[in-house]
Amino acid sequence: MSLTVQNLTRRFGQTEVLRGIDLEVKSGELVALLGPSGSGKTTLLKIIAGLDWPDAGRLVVGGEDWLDKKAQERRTGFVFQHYALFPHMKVRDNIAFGLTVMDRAHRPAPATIAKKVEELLHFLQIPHLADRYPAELSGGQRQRVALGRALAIDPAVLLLDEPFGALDAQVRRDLRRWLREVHDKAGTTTIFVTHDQEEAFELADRVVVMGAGLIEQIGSADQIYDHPASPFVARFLGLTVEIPVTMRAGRAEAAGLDTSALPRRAMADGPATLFLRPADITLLPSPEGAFRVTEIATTGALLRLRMEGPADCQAEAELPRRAAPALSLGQTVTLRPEVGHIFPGSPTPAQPAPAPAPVSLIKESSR
Ligand SMILES: Nc1ncnc2c1ncn2[C@@H]1O[C@H](COP(=O)(O)OP(=O)(O)OP(=O)(O)O)[C@@H](O)[C@H]1O
Repeated sequence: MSLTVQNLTRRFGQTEVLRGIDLEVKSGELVALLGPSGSGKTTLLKIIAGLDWPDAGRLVVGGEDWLDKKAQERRTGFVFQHYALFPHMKVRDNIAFGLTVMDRAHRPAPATIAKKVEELLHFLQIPHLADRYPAELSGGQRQRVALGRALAIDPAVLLLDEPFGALDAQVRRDLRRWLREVHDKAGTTTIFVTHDQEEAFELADRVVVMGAGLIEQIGSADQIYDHPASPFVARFLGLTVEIPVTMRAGRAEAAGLDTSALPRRAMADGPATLFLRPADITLLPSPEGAFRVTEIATTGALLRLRMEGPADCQAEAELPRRAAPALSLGQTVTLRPEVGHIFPGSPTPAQPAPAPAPVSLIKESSR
């Protein structure tokens, strides 16, 4: 079913946690809410489920006003990061639970429930787990069962709150692919909360980037990656190098920067900030270079360098180690961004880029 959220606000005491959310989710779509901790993702999900209430705004699902309905009347399937399956119930009974507690008028006959559970076990590729107890399952298997339990009631909307957050990287990747397959076959309208960019991009039809109670951008993974709509989105997507530039005739100019690889922008002349990913910078060693290498670290495959430029500007670059030019500490370089994003205005007050996590690290001061 389609879902429409209009100008939704929610405040806890003095804190406005949702500050006017507008969102349209099409029937059968899988949308990821992506954002840092505290941006309001879970609050929005809880309001859709009927576990929390907004101060203002509208929530319409399948043409019905859901703010008029109690949680039990909404038919949402909810899976949390730590989903508490009933420990004393076998997997098949856990999956059947939502159906067995329906009121008499809607509850299917026991044989119909058993058939539905059997179908779901096969659909979710877990028939071999049917007679196990939750304690006999791995974390990934538990989340598959949790999804089965959420799907059993044929939800109008499926809500997943970091369902794979507690699992290790490989299991997460496997479950991600599995969930996409399940979603494509089941066709349930799904909202998936995560703070993991890769997970959101790989899974979702559209990604909704949230920051501090507002939607910063909505789009496909490629649209958001290639065209971040704001400095917030740029930073969140790893464009962590921020260099103050001056725009002149559509070109970004700054000491120590060779911007010849960047296309001209339709932007007014004046101060702006160039946002770069460390991997999108080519380093050109040069005695006239305005950036000085202050730190070199290696992860084996990659070389990570930190540099200091004019006016305390910090930059970080990441190059494949085998293809990197010979570089040493104290050396001066010119930075050539291959891809970058420019927003008007000066950078926010200097925030040091997080230190690289090296296998071996050479610091200027330790020489
Ligand atoms: N019941 C509550 N009472 C007071 N403040 C709350 C309550 N629930 C959430 N908040 C606050 O609202 C803000 C948004 O919380 P929310 O859980 O929606 O964020 P989130 O984006 O899901 O974060 P995370 O990724 O850490 O789960 C946070 O600052 C949180 O402390």
